[in-house]
Amino acid sequence: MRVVTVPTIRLTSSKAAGHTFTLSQQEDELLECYFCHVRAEATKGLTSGQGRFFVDCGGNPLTNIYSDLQRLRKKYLPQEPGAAVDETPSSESPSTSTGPASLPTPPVTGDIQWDRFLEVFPSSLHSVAPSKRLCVGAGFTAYRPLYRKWRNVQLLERTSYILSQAMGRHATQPTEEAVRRSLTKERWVSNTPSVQDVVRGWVAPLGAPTSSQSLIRSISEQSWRGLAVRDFGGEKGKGVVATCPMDKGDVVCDYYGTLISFAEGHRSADSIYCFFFKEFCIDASSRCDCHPEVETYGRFLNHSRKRPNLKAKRFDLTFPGGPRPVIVFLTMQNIKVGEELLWDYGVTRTSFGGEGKDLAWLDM
Ligand SMILES: C[S@@+](CC[C@H](N)C(=O)[O-])C[C@H]1O[C@@H](n2cnc3c(N)ncnc32)[C@H](O)[C@@H]1O
Repeated sequence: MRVVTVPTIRLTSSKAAGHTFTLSQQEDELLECYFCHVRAEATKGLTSGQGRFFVDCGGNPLTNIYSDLQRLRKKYLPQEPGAAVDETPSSESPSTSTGPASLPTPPVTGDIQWDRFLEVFPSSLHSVAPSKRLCVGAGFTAYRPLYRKWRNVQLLERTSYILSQAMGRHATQPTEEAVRRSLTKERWVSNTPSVQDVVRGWVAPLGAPTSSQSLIRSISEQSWRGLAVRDFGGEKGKGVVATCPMDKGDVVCDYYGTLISFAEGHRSADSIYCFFFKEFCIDASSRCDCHPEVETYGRFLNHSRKRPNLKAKRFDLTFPGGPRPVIVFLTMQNIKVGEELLWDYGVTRTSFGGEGKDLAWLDM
């Protein structure tokens, strides 16, 4: 990318379409280096200009330019000591600065903020939660939700770790005594899971480790097969049907979405796509950033109390980004091609609340 003479970039695709910004010489050189060396293979056949801005290792344009720009900047540009991270979303107007930090401050979405927070305060088994002073000092003025999420992530990691230490042979449920012993060894002074939470967090293992790996891959890539979304019309709307025969016990798909706390889920305006379980909720209200072009199936599965053919099961899996619980749908019987896949939402007229009282389909 040669932008030395007119070092201005206007984004024409992606979420940031319409934004323009000016590059300093240093940034220009950085991008030149990125395309000629870091992504040299992927950009070989491309012409300069449109389509050459941030591509993945396969040469495909990335959709979250701001987030990648941030990462690239952080990785390769020297940081000014003590420079605070600006949390203010940028406006539509072009940046006119040509100084060493002239790349625009991106519109900071929750995910980007969270990524940044984790970069500054990595969460691990033994790391100590950042103090208010450290959070604010690093530029996270609205640090509370990030801090809470950080603690939740660590708590999950600690819970999984203690489970792995305390589980019986053949991955059987650990006793309270075994959990207590494992917890005592760690000497964590805060954000420690309770003995009961660890015991309750145990879930039956999903076969051999290779099947856990393939499950993680299918979830990450959303590469479920044998499913199609069908519009049934009327009140029911869309649903999912099988496009190949399935055997009892097969894994169908997961309930893909954003993992949020139970309380956050209840505050969500569009909660028909929220899956609540214990202290968590998976929010599938909108298409996710990581698979914007994919219709994820879990959110379209309809309810049946009388003839469900799927059951939802929780698994705790360790993804490359860390451990997290997932909800996976398994078949309860053999399924024929064209059959609608249904699970029992587990709600009643009274528990569904309000309008739920008049919903005939809840009893079907
Ligand atoms: C998770 S969504 C399922 C997908 C939804 N049908 C759609 O088109 O987006 C849950 C909503 O689907 C509808 N629904 C689910 N099961 C149903 C059923 N058996 N009969 C009628 N409507 C149903 C209800 O409106 C419910 O709030």
